[in-house]
Amino acid sequence: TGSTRPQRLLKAVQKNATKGDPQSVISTIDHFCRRCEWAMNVGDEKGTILDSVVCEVSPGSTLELGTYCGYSTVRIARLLAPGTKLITLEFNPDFAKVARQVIEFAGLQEKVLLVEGPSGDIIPKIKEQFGITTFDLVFLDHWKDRYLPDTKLLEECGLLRKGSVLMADNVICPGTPDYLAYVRSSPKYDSKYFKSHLEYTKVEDGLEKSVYLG
Ligand SMILES: O=C(NC/C=C/[C@H]1O[C@@H](n2ccc(=O)cc2)[C@H](O)[C@@H]1O)c1cc([N+](=O)[O-])cc(O)c1O
Ligand SMILES: [Mg+2]
Repeated sequence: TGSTRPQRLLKAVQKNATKGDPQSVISTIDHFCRRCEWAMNVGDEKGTILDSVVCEVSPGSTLELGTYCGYSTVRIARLLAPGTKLITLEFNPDFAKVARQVIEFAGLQEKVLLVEGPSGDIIPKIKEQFGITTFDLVFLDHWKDRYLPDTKLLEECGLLRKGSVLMADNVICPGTPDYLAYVRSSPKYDSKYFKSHLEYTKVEDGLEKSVYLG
């Protein structure tokens, strides 16, 4: 049987990127997605916005919902201070298998904990299983109908603190209307839209940055 797109993306990284060099992994994936096969990575344009927020927050603890091939995992982890951790949740074992190899190729495996399974099941166990009190930064990029329920779950599980930052991908395309309405209307959040484009296209999309006010 043939290969999958994530497997072809991984091959491109192994062939063209430099081991231990996160920037070369990022550039290789962006080139592959522009020139060979589009893939649903946050991409270089929205990625630059994400980078600036990661640097601003300088998080001690980060949660990513939706690893896919590990592109944004590498983008975020390369900016994390020594001794800080990124927990990333992936549902699909085939994607997780590729992501682990991409993350390792970038040399970032020490900073990243990839947990396989559905976010709704894992989030309630995070405190006890991984010794996390609260997350300073959450990047939402998984199934768009899970953004809102998982945000409410993070609140209920006490995993957010005053000042925790949520960064949500795809709030315009494919769109997360219920999530957007919630963070923009709830007194518990201070929300701001960063206009951009859907990865590797001219279609409008953007990131929503929402600060939890407690
Ligand atoms: O659909 C999109 N993303 C869904 C991502 C889902 C990822 O999250 C994982 N997950 C992890 C944990 C879970 O609990 C559930 C899923 C899934 O196994 C998958 O790896 C999308 C689509 C477009 N697009 O242009 O169509 C553009 C984008 O940037 C997108 O992010
Ligand atoms: Mg996305």
